[in-house]
Amino acid sequence: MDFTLHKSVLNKQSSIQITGSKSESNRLLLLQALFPEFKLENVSNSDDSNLMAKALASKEQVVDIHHAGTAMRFLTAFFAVQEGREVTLTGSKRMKERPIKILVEALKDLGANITYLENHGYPPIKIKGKKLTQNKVTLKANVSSQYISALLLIASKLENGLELTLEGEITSIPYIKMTLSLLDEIGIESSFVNNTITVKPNTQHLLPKTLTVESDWSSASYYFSIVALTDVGTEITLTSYKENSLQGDSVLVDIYKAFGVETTFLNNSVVLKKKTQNLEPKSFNLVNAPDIAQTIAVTSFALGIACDLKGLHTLKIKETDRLVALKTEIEKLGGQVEITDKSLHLKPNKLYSVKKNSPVLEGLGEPIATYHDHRMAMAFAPLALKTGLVIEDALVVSKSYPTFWDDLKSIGFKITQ
Ligand SMILES: O=C(O)C1=C[C@@H](OP(=O)(O)O)[C@@H](O)[C@H](O)C1
Ligand SMILES: C=C(OP(=O)(O)O)C(=O)O
Repeated sequence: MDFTLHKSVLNKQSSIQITGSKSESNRLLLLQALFPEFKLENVSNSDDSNLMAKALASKEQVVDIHHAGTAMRFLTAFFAVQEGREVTLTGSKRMKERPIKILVEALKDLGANITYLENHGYPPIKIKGKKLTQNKVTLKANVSSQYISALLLIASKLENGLELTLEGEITSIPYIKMTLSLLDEIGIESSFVNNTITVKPNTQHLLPKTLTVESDWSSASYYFSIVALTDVGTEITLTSYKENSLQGDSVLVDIYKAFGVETTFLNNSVVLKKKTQNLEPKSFNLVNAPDIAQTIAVTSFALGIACDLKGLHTLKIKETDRLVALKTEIEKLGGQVEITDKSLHLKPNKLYSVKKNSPVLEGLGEPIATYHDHRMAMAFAPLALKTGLVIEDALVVSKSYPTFWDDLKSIGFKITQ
């Protein structure tokens, strides 16, 4: 379903409760399946986390994980250690194009029984769960950190724990550290020194505990963008957040300072306030926070400023090729974008300052395609503060943030179907 976003004016002050982090939830749901003594609060209501919970509880022979990449990778490791269980793990058309070989090979090195059912190196896969006998493995760390987190999540269940040696430049490191911190919170010991991660085997009963998931920082990014596009003085409060987050995307606080957005932590909330108008060109390396690349590119485009983004090599294998998708959709609106396999350069534009000759400001323009990618829909939405636009297949946001459109309406966005 396509949504029309009419040119909107944001309320001067508003507040929003954002659902739990999808990344933290998916890890904790898996850990809870391995160690049922834990209770969880503020679990993400995203499609991906719902699919994860359903898959973990499923007794079926075929588990379909749709578009949920993290769930696909984590469940591959989970089912590999479910002794006596046989499962086919499959997903959407796009999931069958998202590589999983590095993880599958590492699990096989540890003793797992996994076979590819269609294309070598890609889902769907058949997993015959068994006891893994080895405890040392080396894997490439520059393609996706999800492979590493998947192994770490099951590591304490292996007889002798796990020693992982990471080869090459390590990508998305905060997600690996998040996994280790959550293991630590439930009482599983680990260390991460240079390129070696060690996880101790779990030998005793863990203490029962309630773990509260922090709200999702990637979802918060769209509000940073919205505040950056408003007049000085506008304020949005988001809950529930903490200053020492496990989520790497909390780097938004520093990044959006450069766009004139000030963030204040207050009890369990963050208050975002537009302080100054900063129209200097921007440059960021997002190797540690790939999921906010689309948000930042669109903020810069809407402000008409140049932006250089580096460290984007993982974007090509996400829900869609996000580099190509960003270029195509920004250029549809009249912007100019250059991309390589790991970077994006947005040229400054005058679309939003010079009204005449602006294809965007004269009407709704061509619809923005979303390519089954929730972050395409959400990243382009803040543009409605500058111009009307149509977003195709807008319900795609439910992959990570099902109430996104209702929340935007509550802060002043005018949206019709
Ligand atoms: O472990 C996780 O929860 C995630 C890791 C990142 O993936 P990569 O390591 O593939 O960049 C990120 O993009 C994804 O949305 C969530
Ligand atoms: C890349 C993402 O998710 P996944 O890899 O889990 O599909 C995302 O949410 O931006």
